[in-house]
Amino acid sequence: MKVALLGGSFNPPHVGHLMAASYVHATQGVDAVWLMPTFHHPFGKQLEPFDARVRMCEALCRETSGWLQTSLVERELGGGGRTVDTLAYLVERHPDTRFSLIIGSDILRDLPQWKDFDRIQRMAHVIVLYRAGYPAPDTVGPPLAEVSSTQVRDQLARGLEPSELVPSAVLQVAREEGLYGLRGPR
Ligand SMILES: Nc1ncnc2c1ncn2[C@@H]1O[C@H](COP(=O)(O)OP(=O)(O)OP(=O)(O)O)[C@@H](O)[C@H]1O
Ligand SMILES: O=C(O)c1ccc[n+]([C@@H]2O[C@H](COP(=O)([O-])O)[C@@H](O)[C@H]2O)c1
Repeated sequence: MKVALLGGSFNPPHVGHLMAASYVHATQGVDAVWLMPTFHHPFGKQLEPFDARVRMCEALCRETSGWLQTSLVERELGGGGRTVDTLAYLVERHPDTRFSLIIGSDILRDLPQWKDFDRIQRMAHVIVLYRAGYPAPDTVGPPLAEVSSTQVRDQLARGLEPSELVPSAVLQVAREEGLYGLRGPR
């Protein structure tokens, strides 16, 4: 079994995440992609509650035929949210699975602050996707969608409905959970 991991804040998940996961599933020979929502962000980012982000990730996964799943591993581990620790745990727990790790090219500038990125590379094949606006050497594939959770949160803060950037089922969960100033079921 080959699994590609897509870790993130998913605050909220958006069509860029779906496109990134679909691209990897369609071209990189993996059987599944696991979204790994961050429990504690290593750099202390303020996030909506974990359970609500998980619900939104699960709604995103339902847009696929089942190959996209949400992993609760970072809550299970509870620690500092360092990817090397998550990966080491997964590798030990799933001896028959080969893991790769997806990152967008915007992350490349942060890698010097990551814990043990060299060790990550020894445990997993790292797939660096070309995130639109962040050209870099050795990325895989065409530029992917110019969309971010920040842009989605900004639209919501201005009272706009980001229905072109966020799958409607994800927005529905955000409404039910009362996230980002949204209110009530529709
Ligand atoms: N549009 C996109 N194209 C390619 N990769 C993406 C895209 N959006 C997010 N990613 C990648 O998905 C992972 C998780 O991203 P994250 O959940 O932090 O979303 P974000 O849009 O970058 O959020 P924020 O704006 O809050 O920083 C990262 O590796 C990121 O590079
Ligand atoms: O391992 C680290 O040191 C590390 C430092 C910062 C971020 N990460 C991971 O990178 C992924 C994307 O993070 P972000 O900030 O873009 O949401 C997410 O899974 C984080 O846990 C990992």
